[in-house]
Amino acid sequence: MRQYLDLCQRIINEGVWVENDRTGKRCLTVINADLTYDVAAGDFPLVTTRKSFYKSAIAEMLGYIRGYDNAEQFRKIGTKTWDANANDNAAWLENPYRKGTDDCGFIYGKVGRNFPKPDGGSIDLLRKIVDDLTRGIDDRGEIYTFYHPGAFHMGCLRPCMYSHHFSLLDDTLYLNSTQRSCDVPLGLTFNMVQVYFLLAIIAQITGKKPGKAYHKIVNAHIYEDQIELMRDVQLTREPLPLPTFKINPDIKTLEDLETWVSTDDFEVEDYQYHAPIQYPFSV
Ligand SMILES: Nc1nc(=O)c2c([nH]1)NC[C@@H]1CN(c3ccc(C(=O)N[C@@H](CCC(=O)O)C(=O)O)cc3)CN21
Ligand SMILES: O=c1ccn([C@H]2C[C@H](O)[C@@H](COP(=O)(O)O)O2)c(=O)[nH]1
Repeated sequence: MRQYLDLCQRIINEGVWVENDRTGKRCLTVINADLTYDVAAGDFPLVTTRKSFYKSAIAEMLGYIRGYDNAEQFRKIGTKTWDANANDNAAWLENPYRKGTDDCGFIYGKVGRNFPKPDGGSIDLLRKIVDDLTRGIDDRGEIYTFYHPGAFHMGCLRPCMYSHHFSLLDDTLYLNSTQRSCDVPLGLTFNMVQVYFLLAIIAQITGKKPGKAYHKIVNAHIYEDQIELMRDVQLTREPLPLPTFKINPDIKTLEDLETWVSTDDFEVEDYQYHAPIQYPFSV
């Protein structure tokens, strides 16, 4: 929690104003932040200085694991986070690849689970990683990536947290996640939970012990219409003790995650938080 607040304060103190054409808003921006989550110790990185809707974050990641490409699929498992990008983004609405209401196109897990091969066909990157790790194999390239520049024109948004690289040391699993662009007040509160969750759940289904997750952020920003709430409200609050995160032990395989698992299989206990803050969202 401290590392999150330190990053917010650093943006307020040292950030540089950058124009953003896509949203038409300016962002106070810093380059590079490295966050670490000790999953072995159970340090669940949930924001306490405002209420976090963490179930949405977990639903989003579950959707990326399942290869979803439609906002309705995301809504059905508990998150509305893709509604605006699928249906309110002018450039995407005019895009000939858009298949109708709620379509997000070729994004995130849809890419990662069907990564096109230049010589034809596609690779299911996650299946390969889970199979390798289960057998104790780390080929130094266990990378679940959503980044395919040749397909950006076929989706509503380029992936922000675009790469998850797993590593094994003996029986301990590590994760390095990389994010190119980060909406610190809104997106990051979800992304921190997602990185922790991804390491914890992949460790569980591959029979490994979770170690640490390292989260690299390149462009970390606060939109101009979020600054006041961050500086004058959220950053004046004292962080509260962290909650604990529990995963249903019956989740044992990738197929479980693809079929019956829901956000009810994940519980946060003893979550203490300050009052909600509604930050403006930029499409
Ligand atoms: N500008 C922007 N920021 C983002 O963080 C973001 C995007 N766009 N586009 C793609 C996804 C969608 N994400 C989102 C979208 C909405 C919320 C949001 O409104 N969160 C509120 C309420 C969440 C709820 O009620 O479920 C929050 O207070 O956290 C968060 C992340 C993260 N990503
Ligand atoms: O998981 C996510 C997804 C998106 N974001 C934020 C980061 C940016 O503010 C926008 C994406 O805009 P680009 O112009 O494509 O960079 O969404 C996030 O923080 N986390």
